[in-house]
Amino acid sequence: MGVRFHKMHGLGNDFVVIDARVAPVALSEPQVRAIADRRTGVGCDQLILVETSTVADARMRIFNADGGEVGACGNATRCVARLLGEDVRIETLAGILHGKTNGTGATIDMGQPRFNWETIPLAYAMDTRDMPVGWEGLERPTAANVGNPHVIFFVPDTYAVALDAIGPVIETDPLFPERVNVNIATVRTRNAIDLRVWERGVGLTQACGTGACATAVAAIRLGLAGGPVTVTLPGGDLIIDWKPGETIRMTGPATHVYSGEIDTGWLG
Ligand SMILES: N[C@@H](CCC[C@H](N)C(=O)O)C(=O)O
Repeated sequence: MGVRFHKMHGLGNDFVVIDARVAPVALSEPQVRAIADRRTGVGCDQLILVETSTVADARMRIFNADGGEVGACGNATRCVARLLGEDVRIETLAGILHGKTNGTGATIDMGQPRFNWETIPLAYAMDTRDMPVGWEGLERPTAANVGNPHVIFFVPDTYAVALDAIGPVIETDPLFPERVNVNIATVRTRNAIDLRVWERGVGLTQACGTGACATAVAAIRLGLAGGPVTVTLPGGDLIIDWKPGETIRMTGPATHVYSGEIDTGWLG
């Protein structure tokens, strides 16, 4: 008997989803890393455990490819909503999220963004609208927490930034005690943003749902955009709708690729 899983993705941000509602599954950090390994495992950006919940239809736990458990994953929440049904409530470390599926994807209410420096969190007090910090030409970012921490740089051309080099430096800077997801964004019009993301615990990904949410709300907060905003990532488009004081609504695809079984002998 192996551990049954679903390989899913949202715009190329890919997941191993394990439904542990009937038979509980406990995985150590090294086991998550082994499953996420793209050469010797199944391969994924995040491993998702779906468990029973006493307060929602199911509980979703999110593990980055480095094995660390985190609070939110927008793309995976759409995938889990598609697995669970048409109208679902999903418990996460960041709260209960409400999802509604459509033909090929889902709309998720991602809750309210937080902007106080303590809630990002940052190591010390500063204005999170216009942060007086910089790294090698990337300066004065803005920050938001949408269930997980994000720093956002608005630049003239996202594709001109060497994000693979600067991403890990910013992710692990002591300014971010819980590390951070790094977003490099270009506002094309008030309703269209190009975005690339260096994800905490993973690296460059094809798409990041919470990165799209954090970037769109940051742009709206700064007066650079107005909702709904189409956020174009390397893997495709997400629609983010938000008004100050309200919750964030994220709409996009969720794809089931195949189901399989992990050999428990291999897992150890
Ligand atoms: N890919 C996700 C975000 C996953 C978690 C993130 N890397 C973190 O460490 O907070 C998304 O679609 O939101």
